Amino acid sequence: MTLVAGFSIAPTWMRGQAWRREDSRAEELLSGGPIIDAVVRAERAGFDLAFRPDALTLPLGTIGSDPAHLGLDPIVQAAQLAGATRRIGLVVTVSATFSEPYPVARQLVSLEHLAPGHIGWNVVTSRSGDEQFSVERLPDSAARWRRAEELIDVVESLRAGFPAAAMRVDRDSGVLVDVERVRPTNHAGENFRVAGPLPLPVPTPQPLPLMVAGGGESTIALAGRRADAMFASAIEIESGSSQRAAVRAAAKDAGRPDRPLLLPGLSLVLAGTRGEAAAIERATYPPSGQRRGAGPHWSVVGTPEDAVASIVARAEARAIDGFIAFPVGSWRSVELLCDEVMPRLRVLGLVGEGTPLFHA
Ligand SMILES: Cc1cc2nc3c(=O)[nH]c(=O)nc-3n(C[C@H](O)[C@H](O)[C@H](O)COP(=O)(O)O)c2cc1C
Repeated sequence: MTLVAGFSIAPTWMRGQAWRREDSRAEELLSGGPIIDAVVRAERAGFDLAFRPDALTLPLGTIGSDPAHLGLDPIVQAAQLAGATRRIGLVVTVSATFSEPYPVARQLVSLEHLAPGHIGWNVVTSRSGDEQFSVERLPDSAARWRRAEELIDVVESLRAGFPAAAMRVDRDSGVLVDVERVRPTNHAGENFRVAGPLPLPVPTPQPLPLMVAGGGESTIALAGRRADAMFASAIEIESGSSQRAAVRAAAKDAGRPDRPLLLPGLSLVLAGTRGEAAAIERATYPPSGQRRGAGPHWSVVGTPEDAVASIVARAEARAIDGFIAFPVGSWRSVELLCDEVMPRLRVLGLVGEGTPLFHA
């Protein structure tokens, strides 16, 4: 079994109180520098994808002492990362609740030109953020996921409408674009009316690798029908096993074998000894403070060997198809994850075969 190894670029290693460490590079957070360094390192270590969750709220109560919600726009950040990486997949989060499909498609296709075959998207439906979008009240989860599915349909229809083959650039005949090959979308649905075409051709004919993030019935149903992977919260092994069984059952009903892959978040506080890791965890999230780092996820506080053992146990229990690793506590967690955990997983044959998610 080969696992899909995802690396979170949230960047969780600065969160909580970790930004206060001398070596945190917190001043450079918005230059993108530390994140580029992390993703380049993750690419070298054999990670399949770099993943960026995203929320559109900035709680002032948190921001005074924790950079959890600060960061560049994910599309702009992915453009920067596309220039710095060669192989790793770049998965950007799109809130279907607060987005229109036309600009989303245009942004994603633009990214595809910068990193052909390496772009994926993670569709979320957001439990908050409505204050920013003239929305009276958030619709319930089922309605938000219906809108998400319609948005996915329209984005893929727009992508299919302007294939790269239509771009002729024939100087002799004067044909720049073969208009016959452009098929404008003509969508009118519950949430969107979109005509198209996009103002640029699409480099890859396949649909974009699609992740969805959630865990309720509507997420699972949509993931089964459409997604390549589901980003999930699975604190215990059993939660991973049952979510994996549920999405696979939904996919079977939709006639899709081997999809979607269940990728739970995995928070890792790593150090040379368990005692040291526990001390870093306490310093990052003092008992009095609320834990807001990598959220409610499967968590290992310990050595690289402990992380490997935990991943192996979940793989053997068929509770995961991969993981999204959140290195927490300090930059040392990034280093140990890339330089100690990944090589051990590779020796065990658990990572490194190349992800089935991306087309390049
Ligand atoms: C593991 C996980 C990660 C999520 N990540 C995001 C995110 O990055 N941004 C966001 O706006 N919503 C995020 N969500 C919210 C979901 O997209 C969704 O709105 C919510 O889970 C409700 O759907 P559900 O009842 O089917 O789980 C996440 C949810 C889960 C469970």
